[in-house]
Amino acid sequence: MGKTLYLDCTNGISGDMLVAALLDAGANEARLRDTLATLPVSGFDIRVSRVKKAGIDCCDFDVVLDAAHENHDHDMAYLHGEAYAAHEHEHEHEHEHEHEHEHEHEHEHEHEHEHEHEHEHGCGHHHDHDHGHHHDHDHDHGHHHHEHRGPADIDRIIDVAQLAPRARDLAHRMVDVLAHAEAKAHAVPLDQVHFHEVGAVDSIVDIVSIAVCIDDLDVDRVIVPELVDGHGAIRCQHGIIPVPVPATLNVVTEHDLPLSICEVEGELVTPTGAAAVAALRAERCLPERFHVKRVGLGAGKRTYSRPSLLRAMIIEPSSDALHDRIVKLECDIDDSTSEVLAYAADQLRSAGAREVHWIPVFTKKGRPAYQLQVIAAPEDVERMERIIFRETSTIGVRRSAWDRTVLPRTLQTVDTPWGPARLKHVALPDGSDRVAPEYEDCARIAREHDVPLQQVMDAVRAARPAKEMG
Ligand SMILES: O=C([S-])c1cc(C(=O)S)c[n+]([C@@H]2O[C@H](COP(=O)(O)O)[C@@H](O)[C@H]2O)c1
Ligand code: NI
Repeated sequence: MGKTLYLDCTNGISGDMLVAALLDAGANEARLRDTLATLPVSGFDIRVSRVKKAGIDCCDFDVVLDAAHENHDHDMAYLHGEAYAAHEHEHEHEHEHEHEHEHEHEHEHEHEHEHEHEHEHGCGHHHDHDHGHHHDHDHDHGHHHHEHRGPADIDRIIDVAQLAPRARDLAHRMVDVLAHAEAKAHAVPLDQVHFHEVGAVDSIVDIVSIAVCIDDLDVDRVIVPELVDGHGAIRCQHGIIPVPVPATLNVVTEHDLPLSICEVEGELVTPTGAAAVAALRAERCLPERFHVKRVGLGAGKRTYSRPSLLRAMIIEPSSDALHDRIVKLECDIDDSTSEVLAYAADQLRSAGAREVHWIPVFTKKGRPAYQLQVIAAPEDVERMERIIFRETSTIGVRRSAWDRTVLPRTLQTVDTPWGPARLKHVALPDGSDRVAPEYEDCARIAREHDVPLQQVMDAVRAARPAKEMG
């Protein structure tokens, strides 16, 4: 059985932070290096080392680029302006970069930029852009060479690399999530998306490394209760953009990821970090009690007031009675037809509602009406509400969260005269267990063999091995 990964993104998440945290949680570095060696991309090496973040020992994953591929992703003076960096890092090393950034872009392709020309930012960063015209993919930032790949280019790179099928799938999913987010941010069709930083070598290496490490750790379930981003603005190749940056915001919107904003002025959640969470199809709710089997700490490169570190935990939910949360959605409807009500219930059930009830009620105006009650997992609530608003005439939905105790259950397959069927075992708090034939299996057998349902259920119960009977 695969592992459950809990990502604590209280201090943000980026591609390199996630790779570092996964390596620290036990992903095999040698295997990662072997796979990266098959990427049809040049000009990079990786460095895995230990660093301290707020005095805490973390793993650092660094994609070391040659001079031609270097970018500014981790450069605080570039991201926030020299004044900011000088203020924040008086204790740190001298910055080697002069940050004149005469971005003399030799652009030819059609790409709309909204950069001010020759502007001096509040962050003290002189930025001499020459935009507003068509430019090509070869941005010449003085000594830097910026490749602007599209999603199809990155997909081709992923296809050439020697990846396990599960890793390849995940890498493609991340690119697809990012491509949709970029397409929306810049209002261009998917096949015309030009990634900037996200298309650069280090981001591709991050994406592939995340996929390889997830596969290596055999993670099949991911839990991310929330993404915490900062606020304000940062610089990227698009110019000065607000935080959460547009691509990140589009990922969390499209994939319904829970976001909160903290006091930090800066970007804690990058588009690649958010895309990984979306592509991993992370759930939101942690089991109330779990055992932590491994912890990995991944360092970020940027220096903010919150230490830039991501915690990855391999967890196992406790096997005794589980307490979790469930949400009840409720509304009264007095002006819809029975056809509409039945259709809404069908839609809610197919979308994963645990229960859907229509209860006859008398409303305050004395009208006979129906109360809709939907029981749903917390992560499904927004989806359920959208269906209720779309398919019924209600203009409001009440919501309450309930604590719930769930008894542990297991399924056992037993043989019957008509073939195998499952028997559900439920463990009671006093240590005894209770069994129940799985309805769906029994109903299928009853239909296929034209026998009474109750006869099939009796046979499934009787098929329980004698040594298990109390
Ligand atoms: O590369 C592109 S197109 C890009 C788009 C956006 C938008 O929000 S639109 C933002 N950024 C910034 O680049 C760096 C690197 O991102 P990674 O996800 O590769 O770490 C980051 O600061 C983004 O906000 C790039
Ligand atoms: Ni963009």
